[in-house]
Amino acid sequence: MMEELPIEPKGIFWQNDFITPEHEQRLIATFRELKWPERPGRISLHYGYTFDYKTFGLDPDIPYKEFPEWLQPLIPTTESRPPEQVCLQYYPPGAGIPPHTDAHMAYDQLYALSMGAPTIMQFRQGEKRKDVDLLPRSMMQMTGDSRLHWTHGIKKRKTDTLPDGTVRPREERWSITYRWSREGECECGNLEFCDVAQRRNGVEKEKRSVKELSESS
Ligand SMILES: O=C(O)CCC(=O)C(=O)O
Ligand SMILES: [Fe+2]
Repeated sequence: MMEELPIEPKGIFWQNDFITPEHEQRLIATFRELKWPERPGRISLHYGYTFDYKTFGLDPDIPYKEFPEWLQPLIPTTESRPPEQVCLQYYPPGAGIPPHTDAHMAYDQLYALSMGAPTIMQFRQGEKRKDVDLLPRSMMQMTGDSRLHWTHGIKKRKTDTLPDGTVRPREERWSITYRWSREGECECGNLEFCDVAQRRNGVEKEKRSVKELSESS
């Protein structure tokens, strides 16, 4: 069962042991056999619709890819339909992902399953920081504040220092991120993080400057 973590940011739901260690080992063996892009750092493979790194939404030009057999039992069943977009990601030791908020315009629900080595994910808002240890086999859902009003990222570094001072080397990690398309527009209005709010604000600014121009001429 997914349970909310009692921390700030609010809205992180969590389930330990979403899969068994044996299942995890079989999956990792399967992942190693896949054909991956050949480049250093974090690499990903896409299922369902393809993530578009230009728009941060779904790529309209790439046809839908059926979920492979290994993926089917890993799809969260807590939403009313399967996700439109799934990314399998591989993080070599030390790799990270820059702090970001997943696009509000394109996506609604967001889940991530961790496999392999644990890593620290850092949530940030202004001066606030919160580290969350992404344990292997755990499923995380980001909703509310954690999804919309904080960024999350994984630092590019060779070790993580745990709250008790233990220095833990980074090892290979895999994650599966699941994204559900948003129906309707995000109404959160956060100009710092929301691409819908930014677009609307841009449109407003444009209208204003056209008006100012026409009035000043
Ligand atoms: O690897 C993860 O667990 C999360 C990655 C992430 O934040 C993303 O793909 O948007
Ligand atoms: Fe993300």
